[in-house]
Amino acid sequence: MGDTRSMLRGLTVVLRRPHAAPPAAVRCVSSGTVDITVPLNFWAGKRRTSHEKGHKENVYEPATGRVLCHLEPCGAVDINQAVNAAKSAFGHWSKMSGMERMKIMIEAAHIIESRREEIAEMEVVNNGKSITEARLDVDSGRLCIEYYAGLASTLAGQHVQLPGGSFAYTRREPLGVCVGIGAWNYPFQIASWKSAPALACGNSMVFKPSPVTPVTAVLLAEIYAQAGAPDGLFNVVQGSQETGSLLCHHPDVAKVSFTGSVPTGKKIMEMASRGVKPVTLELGGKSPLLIFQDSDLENAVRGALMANFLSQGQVCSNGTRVFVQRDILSEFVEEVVKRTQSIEIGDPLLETTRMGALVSKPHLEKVLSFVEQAKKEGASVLCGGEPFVPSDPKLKGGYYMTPCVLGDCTDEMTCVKEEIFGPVMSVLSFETEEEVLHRANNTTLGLAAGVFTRDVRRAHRVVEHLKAGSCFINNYNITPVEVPFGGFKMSGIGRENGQVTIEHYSQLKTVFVEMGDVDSLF
Ligand SMILES: NC(=O)c1ccc[n+]([C@@H]2O[C@H](COP(=O)([O-])OP(=O)(O)OC[C@H]3O[C@@H](n4cnc5c(N)ncnc54)[C@H](O)[C@@H]3O)[C@@H](O)[C@H]2O)c1
Repeated sequence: MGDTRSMLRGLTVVLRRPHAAPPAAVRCVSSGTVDITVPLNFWAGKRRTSHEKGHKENVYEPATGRVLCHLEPCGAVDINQAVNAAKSAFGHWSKMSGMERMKIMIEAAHIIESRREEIAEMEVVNNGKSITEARLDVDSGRLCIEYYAGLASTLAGQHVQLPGGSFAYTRREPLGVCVGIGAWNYPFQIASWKSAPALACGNSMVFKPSPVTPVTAVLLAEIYAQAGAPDGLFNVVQGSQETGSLLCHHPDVAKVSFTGSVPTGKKIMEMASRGVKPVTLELGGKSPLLIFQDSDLENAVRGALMANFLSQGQVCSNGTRVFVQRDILSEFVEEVVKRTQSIEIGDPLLETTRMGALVSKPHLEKVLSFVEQAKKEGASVLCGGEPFVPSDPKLKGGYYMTPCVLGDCTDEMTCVKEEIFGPVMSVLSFETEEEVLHRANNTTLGLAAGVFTRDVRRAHRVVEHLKAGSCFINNYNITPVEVPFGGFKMSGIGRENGQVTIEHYSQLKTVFVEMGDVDSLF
């Protein structure tokens, strides 16, 4: 973000003021000791309990397996209240200038910076990822808000000169109340990536986090409110598919932005289509990583680890099909296995931990069953793929596994065809560029892809042919907020981040201005 970010940071110094401590939602922050008792819904400027009494869902702490809090799913009354609050905030927010919106968003970014550790800790407690990664997620959310704050005042139309002095101009206008629905792997970051462009364009938002990770989106809601956003600008409603579908069907909702699996994405599109509402869909992947024999091996190995093991492998863009050119296969595999085995697994709140717990028990079981299936289909487990029990007694009920590298994989195996969404890398060998391109593209998904080579011509030739929304040359899983992110094929529709996302959260109005007389045909 370079100069722009320094410029924004300079401005925030002027805006900085001391911030009150957040409400006491937790007793203390170490694994196994956090209890969350405050309501996790937030609309019209306040935390709220659901009107739906009686039904509560357990939310677990992945590091220990204990219950962290109870979720009250929102029903129709709650959704109506949240959408009404968002509608009323929209009336005010959409009339503000981009500069005015920018100031509030920058203030929110500042508060995030000052509460970075607290937000990151809550993310760890609720999601199970390491504190090191959680801090980077919070930073990414903040940077996204800063980036779109910077763009808020640049939204503009076009002037078109027409015959006889007449002219037309276009106005870029917000859509209205936008709905965001998030997945559980990057809870705070997803809420930030969706709200930042939406708010910058003058929309308001009702956001539904995953019921598995309800804790941190509401912190973002508090932060926007504390930064000076009008009540109802960014609201959080908790719940599962019933709550999500109430949001998608609501007649006052103008757009749905969804991050999650392909099957749910299809349902969202179907529901939105009934109201002819635009959708952004950020869906699953089964991305290829191509490692040619002329690669810098050290960087290729590092890239493969980054492509597979961030967030316990629960990353949509992961390059889980690692195609290695045959001549360097054994050398590459030896090094990857050695480093995978040395990944520190354990308490995600410890600084030394590099891999925490998977998000839930059923998910851990699903990932382990993929490893079993791979064995049955003829893959060899080169390392990992087993449940892991840390020595610390308080972590014994946590959802840990050893990161896994599968060798002798073939294109027909389930582990190579399906998204596992866990720390499981499948290694495949190839001979020629043409062959590997065909195999890499032979999937219905197309979120990301990567290539490691020292040959600059090959690198660009290969990415030109890869059918994926985000391609990496000599790196992997880098997501600067300044560049668009999104999928080809069944991996999604639309983009998040970058300038283009402004188009997904706004609409063009054309205004024709007659400077002469009406030339009527009648
Ligand atoms: N492309 C991306 O940017 C991206 C990022 C993160 C995760 N993902 C994908 O997300 C998936 C994992 O996340 P998940 O298990 O939370 O996905 P999911 O599809 O099960 O759930 C995602 C969200 O949709 C909600 N939902 C479920 N059914 C719904 C319905 N019928 N109507 C409305 N809302 C509904 C859930 O409550 C949750 O909030 C993986 O496939 C992963 O690749 C994609």
